[in-house]
Amino acid sequence: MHTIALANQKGGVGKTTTAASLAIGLSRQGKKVLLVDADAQGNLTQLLGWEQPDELNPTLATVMGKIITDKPIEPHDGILHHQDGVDLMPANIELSATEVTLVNTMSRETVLRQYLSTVQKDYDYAILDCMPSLGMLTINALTAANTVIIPVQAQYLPAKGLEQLLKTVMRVKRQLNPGLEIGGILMTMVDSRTTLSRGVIEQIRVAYGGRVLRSEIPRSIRAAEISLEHKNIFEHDKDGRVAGAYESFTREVMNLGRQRQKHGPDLTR
Ligand SMILES: Nc1ncnc2c1ncn2[C@@H]1O[C@H](COP(=O)(O)OP(=O)(O)OP(=O)(O)O)[C@@H](O)[C@H]1O
Ligand SMILES: [Mg+2]
Repeated sequence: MHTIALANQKGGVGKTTTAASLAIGLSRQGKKVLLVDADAQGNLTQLLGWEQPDELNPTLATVMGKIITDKPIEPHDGILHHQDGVDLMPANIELSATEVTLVNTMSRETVLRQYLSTVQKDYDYAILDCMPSLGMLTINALTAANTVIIPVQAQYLPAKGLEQLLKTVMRVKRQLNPGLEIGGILMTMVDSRTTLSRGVIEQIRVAYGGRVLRSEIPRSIRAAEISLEHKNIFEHDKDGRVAGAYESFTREVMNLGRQRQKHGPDLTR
């Protein structure tokens, strides 16, 4: 199983939209995909149509809680099946309590990794949608991941935030997860008509060169609508620019996976 975390502590950069679209994109290529909502806001869970997750349905907080307290988890406990062919481990506000509990937990950085090891034989990919912070849950996601992809909004220069995130990624790689690789920076909400957008992309390409992915996600109301209307971008924007961009991004991600299998994790990056 190739585990990919979408992380950026800056809010509203397109992490959740990208997580859902990548997962559906991979599923359309015949891959088995588990989406993990690792954000107590539960935006990914809502985007996929579970506005009010059934209170009795276990969530990520439930299964992480069981691992923390050394209780057994049933295989597939809480996993929801979505009509677009992806599976989802949902989240709700309870996950913020889990984050607090983690601080005093033994092996606190590896709880999510332990959870994913119980389902890894059933999936080709796990896609982790991180919250906008560099707290314990994001550290858990980075510790569980093989690859981190960093969505960056093309309207703002991320300046210090991106440096801080890259430092955290390298620290996790050194101390907890040597196999972690930076899959790349994904430019989102690109408005190619504005010089602002192009300027930001150019500066990021100068600063981070080969780390910036070739695919760029255009800014479009179509993308914004999928979270409100629980739509799948490939159907909502059929033959459109956003669907095309997410399709090309999906292919780029599958190539990252192939390189990983061929050469093993690149420990120098
Ligand atoms: N390509 C796009 N064009 C226009 N709007 C977009 C695009 N991608 C996402 N959006 C919208 O921007 C907002 C933020 O996107 P999203 O929720 O995916 O970001 P996020 O990084 O997950 O946010 P948070 O940090 O709060 O978790 C949402 O309202 C979403 O619908
Ligand atoms: Mg989000």
